[in-house]
Amino acid sequence: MSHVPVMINLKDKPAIVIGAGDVAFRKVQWLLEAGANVTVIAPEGKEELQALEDEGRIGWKKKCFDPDDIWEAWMIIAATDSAKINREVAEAAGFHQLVNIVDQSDLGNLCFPAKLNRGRLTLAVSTGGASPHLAGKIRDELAEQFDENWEKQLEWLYKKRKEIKDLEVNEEKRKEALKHLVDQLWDNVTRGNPSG
Ligand SMILES: C[C@@]1(CC(=O)O)c2cc3[nH]c(cc4nc(cc5[nH]c(cc(n2)[C@H]1CCC(=O)O)[C@@](C)(CC(=O)O)[C@@H]5CCC(=O)O)C(CC(=O)O)=C4CCC(=O)O)c(CCC(=O)O)c3CC(=O)O
Ligand SMILES: NC(=O)C1=CN([C@@H]2O[C@H](COP(=O)(O)OP(=O)(O)OC[C@H]3O[C@@H](n4cnc5c(N)ncnc54)[C@H](O)[C@@H]3O)[C@@H](O)[C@H]2O)C=CC1
Repeated sequence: MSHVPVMINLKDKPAIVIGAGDVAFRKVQWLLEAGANVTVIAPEGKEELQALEDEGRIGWKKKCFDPDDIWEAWMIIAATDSAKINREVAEAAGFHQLVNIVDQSDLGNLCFPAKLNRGRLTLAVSTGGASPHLAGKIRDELAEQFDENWEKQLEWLYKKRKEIKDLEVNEEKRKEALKHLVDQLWDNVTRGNPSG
């Protein structure tokens, strides 16, 4: 059985991370990039997380996990170094909450891929738990093929596609124009000739 890959909009949504070590910090960065409202629960942890709290970018409850900590969360990430505590987080979560357990992913319903952002383009690679390190390697390989230039290309495509969608032409013509647009972008990119 495989997972469903989706893009989740977390803007202003409460996300709770239990643990404040390296793994928690990496996940907090993802959540902040997504505009989530992040709270960390851990008695102690990384200086980088302390800096984020000092800047008012995250909340941090300096305490051990308690099931009452997560009732309001949209997304929960259990990232402590204790398999027992991480399991307790999974058990305390409601069936309607999104839960990632960093050391026992089967206990949760969410799994993070290795990702690459080029503006509107997101590439995400998952190996289904086989090897996160391999997922990162494949992502790095893709990063060479899909270089920084793609951000500009995607902006160009986004604008052009909008223009075409607003044109008053028949459906066939519109489809053809949209397809032509992508062919044009592909040509530009493979010839290293940026548009826009
Ligand atoms: C199941 C999953 C759950 C989840 O966290 O969502 C999970 C689980 C575990 N990871 C472990 C170890 C490591 N994870 C990383 C790094 C990443 N891990 C990520 C995702 C996932 N990790 C999900 C599956 C993704 C998939 O299936 O492909 C990435 C992609 C995304 C992110 O977390 O940001 C990020 C890529 C970094 C990048 O962007 O390059 C490194 C560092 C490295 O590889 O350099 C190591 C050490 C090396 C190694 O072990 O490979 C361990 C063993 C822990 C132990 O032994 O104590 C477990 C537990 C287990 O084995 O199940
Ligand atoms: N999914 C992934 O990407 C990866 C997962 N892992 C797993 O992640 C776990 C965490 O790794 P690190 O961040 O390196 O650990 P770490 O040791 O740096 O941090 C652990 C954190 O958990 C906190 N903690 C401990 N007990 C707690 C409790 N009862 N309540 C709240 N917080 C508590 C500690 O205060 C600390 O902040 C590892 O045990 C490992 O199994 C490791 C590498 C990658």
